[in-house]
Amino acid sequence: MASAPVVFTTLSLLISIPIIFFFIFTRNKSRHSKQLKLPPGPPGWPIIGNLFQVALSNKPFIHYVRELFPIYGPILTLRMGARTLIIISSAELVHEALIEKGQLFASRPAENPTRVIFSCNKFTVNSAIYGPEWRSLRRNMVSGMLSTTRLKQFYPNRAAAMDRFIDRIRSEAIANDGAISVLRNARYAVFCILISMCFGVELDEKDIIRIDEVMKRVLITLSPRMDDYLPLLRPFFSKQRAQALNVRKEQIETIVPLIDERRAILKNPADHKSAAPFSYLDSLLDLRVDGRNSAPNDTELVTLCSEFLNGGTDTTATAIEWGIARLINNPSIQSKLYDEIMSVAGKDKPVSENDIEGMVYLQSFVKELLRKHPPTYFSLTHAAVQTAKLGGYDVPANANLEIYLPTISEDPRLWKEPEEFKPERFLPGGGGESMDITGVKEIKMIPFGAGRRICPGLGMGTIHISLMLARMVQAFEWKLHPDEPELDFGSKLEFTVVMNRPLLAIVKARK
Ligand code: HEM
Repeated sequence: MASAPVVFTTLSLLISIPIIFFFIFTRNKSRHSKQLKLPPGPPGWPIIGNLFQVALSNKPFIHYVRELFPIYGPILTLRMGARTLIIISSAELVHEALIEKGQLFASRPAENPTRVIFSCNKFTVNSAIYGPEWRSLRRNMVSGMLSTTRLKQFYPNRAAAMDRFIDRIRSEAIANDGAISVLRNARYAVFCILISMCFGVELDEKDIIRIDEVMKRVLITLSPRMDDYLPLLRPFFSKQRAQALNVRKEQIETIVPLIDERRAILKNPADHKSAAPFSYLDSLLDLRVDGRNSAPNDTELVTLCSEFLNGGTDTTATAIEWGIARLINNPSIQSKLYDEIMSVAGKDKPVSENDIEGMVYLQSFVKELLRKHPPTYFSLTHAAVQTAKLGGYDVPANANLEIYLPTISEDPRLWKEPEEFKPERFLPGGGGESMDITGVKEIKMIPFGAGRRICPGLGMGTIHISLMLARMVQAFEWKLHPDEPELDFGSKLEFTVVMNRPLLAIVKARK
C-alpha cells in the first residue's frame, strides 16, 4: 500500500499540474492571440484544445476534418494539445502556400521523440527542415536514383522484376482457382524493385518478406500517440518508448548487413557479376552533405535507405489496387486499355517502358486514377520557416500546415462531373489534357504534392504504376472474385488510403 506522503504528493501533483498549465495556457493564449490572427476552427479546451473532441467523435480523423470544411471554410485551425494544425483544402490556398510563397512554407515541423529516433534527428529528405542539409540530401536522391537517366539505366532490372511479378500472379492463380489478392502482390513486387534499386542486390523471397515486416513495424511504431500531443503524459508511455527503441534496433540489425554486403560488392565487383552496377546506397556511402564534416554513418544510412523503401512502396501498391478495381468495375475501360496494349506492344512481347511513352489511353487512365484515388489524404506536413500569412490569416512558424488533397481533385469548379471515373477527360479534346500534375501552372490535382517539396519519386512512381498495370492487363483479364460482394469504393487509412475491403480479384490468362 502507498504511504500517506506519497498519496499526498501524488494528489497535490494531480491538482497542481492542471492549474499550472491552465495559467501557462491562458497567459500564452492571451499573449499570442493579441498578435496572431489564426484561421477559424472549433472552439477547444484549455491545454488539450480539440483533442478530446476529435477522439470522442468516434470518427476517423479524416472524416472529422472533412465535416469542418463546410462550417469553417477551406482554411481552419485545430488545436491538438500542444500542436496547432492549420489545414487547407482549396486549390487557391495550396497555390498560395506551395507556389506563390513556396519558399516560406517549404519546411517541416518539429518531430515527436519517436520520429526523431527513426529519422536520425531529421536527417532524411522528407523530414529535414528547409535548408542546405535538405538540399544536399534531395539533390543526391534525385541524381543518385530518381533522375530520368538513372531510371532508364535501371530498366533491365525493372523489366526482370515485372516478369517475376507476372509469373507470381500466374502461379498464385493456378494454385487458387484464379483468385488474386491485388494489394499484397503489388506491394511485394514494388518492394522487390525498390530493394534492388536501393542496395543493388537481388534477395530471395524469405529475406524480402522479413525486411518488409520490419519496415511495417517501423511504420506502425511511427503512428501518432496521445503523448505526442500532450507531452505532459510522456511518463505514462515509457513502455511504448522502450518498444520503439527495440523496433529501431531490429531495423538497424536488418539493414546494416545489406549495407555491408554492398560495400563488399563495391570492393570486388568482379566477384559479384549478378549485382547491379549502381544503387541508391552507392550514392550515400561517400555523400558530403552541406554543413557536415563526415559522410553518413551506418545508422544514418539505415534511415536514408528506409526512407527510399517506404516512400515508394505503399503509395504505388495502393494505386495499383484502386486501378485494378476501376478496370474490373468498368470492363469497357479494361477493353480499351487492352486494345491499346495490343496495338502498341502486341501479344507476345511484354509491354516495355518505351511502349508506355506512346500509350495515351494508359497515361490518361493513370492520371484519372491518381485524381480520383490519391494514395494519401494529406500531403506530408509542411511548416513555415517563419510566421507567415496564408489566406489572410497567420500561420505560426511552429504550426503544422496540413494540405488535404481530395477536395482539390473533387472540386466541381475545376472538374466537370468530378465524381465520375473518366480517363477520357485527359485525352486530347477531353478538357483535362493540359493538366499539370506538378501544380506549377495551376493546382487541379496534386497527388505528389507541389512546389519545392514535391515528391521526387513522381517520375518513378508513375512509371511503376503504368508499367505494372499494362503488364497485368496484357497477361490477364481481371474480374471480381465471385465470392465477393459488390465493389466498395469506400476508403480507409492504413499508412496510405486503401480500399475499405481489400480487393480479391479473379484472373483469366489471355490467349
Ligand atoms: C504513386 C507514388 C507516390 C505518391 C502518390 C507519392 C506522394 C508523395 C507526396 C504527396 C509527398 C509530399 C509532398 C509535399 O510535402 O508537399 C511525397 C514526398 C516524398 N516522396 Fe513520394 N510519392 C510516391 C512515390 C515515391 C517514390 C517512388 C519515392 C522514392 C523512392 C518517393 C519519395 C518521396 C520523398 C523522399 C518525399 C519527401 C520530399 C521532400 O520532403 O523534399 N515517393 N510523396
